[in-house]
Amino acid sequence: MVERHHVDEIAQVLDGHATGRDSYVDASWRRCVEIYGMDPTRRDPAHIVTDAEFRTHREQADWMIGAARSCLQNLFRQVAGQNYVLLLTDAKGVCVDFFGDDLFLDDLRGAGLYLGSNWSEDLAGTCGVGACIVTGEPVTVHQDDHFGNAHTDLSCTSAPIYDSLGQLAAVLDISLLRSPSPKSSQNLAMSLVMAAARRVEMANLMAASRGEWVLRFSSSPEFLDVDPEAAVALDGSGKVIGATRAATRMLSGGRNLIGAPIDSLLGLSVDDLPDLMRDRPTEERVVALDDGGAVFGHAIAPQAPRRMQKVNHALQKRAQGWFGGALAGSDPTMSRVLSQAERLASTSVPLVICGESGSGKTKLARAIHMASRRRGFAVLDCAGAGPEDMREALSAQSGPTTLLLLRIENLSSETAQLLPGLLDAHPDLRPVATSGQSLTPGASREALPSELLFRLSGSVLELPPLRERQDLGWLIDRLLSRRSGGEMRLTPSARAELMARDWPGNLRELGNVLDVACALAESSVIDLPDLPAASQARKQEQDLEAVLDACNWNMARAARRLGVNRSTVLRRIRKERLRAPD
Ligand SMILES: Nc1ncnc2c1ncn2[C@@H]1O[C@H](COP(=O)(O)OP(=O)(O)OP(=O)(O)O)[C@@H](O)[C@H]1O
Repeated sequence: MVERHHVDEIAQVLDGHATGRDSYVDASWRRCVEIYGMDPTRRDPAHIVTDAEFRTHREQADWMIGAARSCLQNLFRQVAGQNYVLLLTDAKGVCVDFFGDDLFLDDLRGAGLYLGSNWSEDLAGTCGVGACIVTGEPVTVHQDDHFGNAHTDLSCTSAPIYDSLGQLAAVLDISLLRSPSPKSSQNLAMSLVMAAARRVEMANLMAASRGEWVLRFSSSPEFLDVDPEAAVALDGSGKVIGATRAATRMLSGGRNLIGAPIDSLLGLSVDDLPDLMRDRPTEERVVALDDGGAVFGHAIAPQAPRRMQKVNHALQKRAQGWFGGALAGSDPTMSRVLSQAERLASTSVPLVICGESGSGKTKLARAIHMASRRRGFAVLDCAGAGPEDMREALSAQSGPTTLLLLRIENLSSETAQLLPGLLDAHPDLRPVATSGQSLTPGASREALPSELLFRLSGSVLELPPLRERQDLGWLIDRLLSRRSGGEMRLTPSARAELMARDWPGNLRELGNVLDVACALAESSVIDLPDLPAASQARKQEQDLEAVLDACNWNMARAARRLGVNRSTVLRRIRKERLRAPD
């Protein structure tokens, strides 16, 4: 009886009569007859893909299954005991993940509510998943909304899940084998499935955009940080490179947002993003929409290093403690050097730390001393240290002591000759020397007596220059936070500018630039005009004589201006054979 009535109703729709069904149901019925050539009186069994096909579908949807799983588990917990079953299908309609009550597994399998069933409309007729794929919208296909007679007991509510580029990626479906008669009984199921789809899209966007700015939105300040409604990912220039479906609706009425500059969509530019970060009260983070409305915004800064490379996590883990967390982010060369330093720290092996000026040699030497647990610490700047200074410095020490020799290439030949003998006479001293010259075999360097070199270089640690490090972003954040106690932050353009510079003066130059920027910035946000020009710093370094003249040949002042230390200035004066005017 019901079947006859169902077939008659479909015939009425085909004749163009309104039957009171939702328009997407009418449209789907028409497609079933006119395009797929289906017969509503047939009770076709569920369409199950072969094992091999299922494996392929599952492999391709692997990332989506991972992203959706915890959300599906939560949703299933919410509807537990109400006989709902949850299906995640791929964009072709094949069920690749499933949550249902074990008690009804046989019934669910029989009805096609199980892994591997294909719910595309051209095979299964009008159904939740199929109609959702065709319309791209959430739908409820309730009981005899279904086209085929085999499915008219089911109630299926489905919501689409889009990837961050706006392509349909999956469908989340919540179904009942048997349900109360009114379709409105599924309104709550519809809210739940739409909220879950939104959260899965959000999780996907966040996972895919760790290295980018993400701007999240909520219409209520209370939920902004905990359960935002929509999000976009932005590149450094402020162009949208990813968006959730809700963001597409909110910002452009559903038109694809990819490639659109954020200032064409909202009353803000990319440089305003730091103002929307979490440490500002939520109520103050208001973003004006194009239509005159407003929402609350939460900006999340990029988290990944600028160039992705496989990092040896075992090495990184070993270089924690005194070394890892304070000295480097994710840079493979630094991880290797710090791991060696950590293992050598507690030994008595004499060390030489090489690297360009300002690359952090002294800082590393101090970390090695701290980790060595030696009590005494003596520092000697080799530039200008005569034999007497050396003798005095060494004999003033007692007990296990680290002797930090800064810039051994600056030792006078007289002192260099004397040093091996002095060290032999003080076996408690562990020399740790820094050098601006590479000691790797074949590297050109100014002559140091080979006896001294053997005596000092039990092991050589080579620090990479800043321009070769992959943790520049981490260093910028660390140095800035140390200078401002976490108060100051950079606009994306200022950050991009710093990331693009060469840093001939290495960490010291970076530190100086941030000092200037902090001083010049008028608020807690550092923008492009607050940064000293890069070319100026480089030119100054090249034009040593001009800087010395400008500083009245005051070495300390010239060193500060050039972003190097005093001994580097002295060495370059010698090398370039410069002389102060009489
Ligand atoms: N990991 C780090 N985090 C923060 N600041 C750092 C770090 N490494 C080095 N610095 C800072 O960078 C500056 C230069 O470092 P350091 O003096 O260790 O360099 P250097 O290689 O010994 O220089 P030079 O050869 O010119 O003597 C210092 O102000 C130091 O505090």
